[in-house]
Amino acid sequence: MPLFINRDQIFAHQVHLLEHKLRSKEERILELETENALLHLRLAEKHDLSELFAVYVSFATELEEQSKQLLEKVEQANSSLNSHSEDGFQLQVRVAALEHSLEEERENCRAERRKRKELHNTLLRGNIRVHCRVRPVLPFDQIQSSTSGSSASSEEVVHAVSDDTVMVNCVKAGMLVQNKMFEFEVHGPEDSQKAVFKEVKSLLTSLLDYNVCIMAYGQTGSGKTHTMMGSQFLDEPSGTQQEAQQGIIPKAAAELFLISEKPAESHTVEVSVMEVYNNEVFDLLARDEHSNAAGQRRDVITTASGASQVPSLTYPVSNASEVMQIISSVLKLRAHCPTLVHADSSRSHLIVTLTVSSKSPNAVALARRLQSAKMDMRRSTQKEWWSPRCRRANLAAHHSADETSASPASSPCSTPSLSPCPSPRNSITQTPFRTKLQLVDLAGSECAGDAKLLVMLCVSPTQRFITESLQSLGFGTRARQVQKEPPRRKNNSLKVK
Ligand SMILES: Nc1ncnc2c1ncn2[C@@H]1O[C@H](COP(=O)(O)OP(=O)(O)OP(=O)(O)O)[C@@H](O)[C@H]1O
Repeated sequence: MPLFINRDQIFAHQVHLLEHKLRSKEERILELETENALLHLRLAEKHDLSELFAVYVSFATELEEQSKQLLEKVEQANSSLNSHSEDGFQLQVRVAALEHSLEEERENCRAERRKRKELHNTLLRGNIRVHCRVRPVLPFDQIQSSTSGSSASSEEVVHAVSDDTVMVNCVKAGMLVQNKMFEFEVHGPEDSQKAVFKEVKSLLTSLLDYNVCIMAYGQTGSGKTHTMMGSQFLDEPSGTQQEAQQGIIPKAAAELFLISEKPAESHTVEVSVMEVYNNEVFDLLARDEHSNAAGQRRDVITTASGASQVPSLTYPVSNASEVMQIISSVLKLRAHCPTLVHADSSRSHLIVTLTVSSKSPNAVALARRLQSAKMDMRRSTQKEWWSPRCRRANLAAHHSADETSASPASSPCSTPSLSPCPSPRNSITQTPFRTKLQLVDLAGSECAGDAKLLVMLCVSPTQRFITESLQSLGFGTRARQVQKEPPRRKNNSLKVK
């Protein structure tokens, strides 16, 4: 392109020169005319008109010749200028074609990425999917960095470079920047709640066949509550929230009632809300003797099959807004305490479980659970819990069919783990789990075996939290490598008693 402009300029310059020459010739003509007039005078003096005429004619011929030549040159310059414009037009057409094919390549690339993602989710990995959400730099990041006195700490170092790669700029004093790359399904700072849920939604279609667990993991202030509940949820006493603000739990609840067609006729849905605080489990739906909501401590019990369960209270619900009203009514019971990072930090792990039970007349006592957990990195000390727990949960999955078939077919409490008062008919051994409690004992079979698990890593983007962010990303990388047994569908036809 720059070459084209130069050539244009050259031709314009040539035209300018030729015009200049033309002007000088015109001046010359004027001079000659003056001279001619003088000659006329002389001729008049000498009476030699014929000689004067001959000179005049020769000058005129010469001038005519020169003018012709000049005109030819101007025409040549004009035509070459036009041919250049045609070249420019051709170039523009080529550029447009190249841009078009580039866009096509981009689209191909996006399609390949989508295929790669699907392959990752279905073939290459176990049934643990790991997503990572990098939150935007927020005003409180600036305030914190000004109080900590370091100008670098609010610098953005965690970047969502594509929809499957997170890059962390690791800078050590006096050393070159080292970029660390992590591969997950990535949601960047600009991604809306809707966009995040769109990627999670596909998991929920499995809900009627498998247990599904969605777990947010990250340090304080990294956006777990924002992602799971939505930021304005706690400010809304009725549990109502603008759709655009809703996090995964309200959206998943709505989706659940959509996918389980006519749920009131074919299924019952129950909700339970628990928190794990200081290694103890509290049932947030429990009520005191005056029927006031009061979180009650519950024991983790171990079934004969080795699964850990908590007999928490459940409430039947018939639509998503009921679910959210129940959750919002008990959230104020949660332990809250400001941290250096986050003024309204919830100090516990929160577990919301939706249990879908079949009411089929064929006595298929099918119960499926959608469990959503919010898990703080600092308070989940047993980081490598995946491997041993997965083995144990697989065992539990083998036995879960027996447990389910032992329950009454139409009972919504067909999963003993969630019934308020475990029935003596079921096979739970009432052994309180006395050893140090980990969140995974609660999540138990919901997280492993035949369950589908999605871990949503929540990451702060700034330099100040780079250590915690790297720890979370490392945790996600390990989780992603866990190979569990492929999910097995329940064989419903075998369970009639
Ligand atoms: N993706 C996001 N977009 C906009 N704001 C966000 C995002 N993620 C988090 N925030 C905001 O950052 C603040 C902290 O987020 P949040 O409460 O979700 O953190 P948390 O991980 O749940 O913290 P804690 O574990 O201490 O409770 C909130 O004010 C929230 O609104």
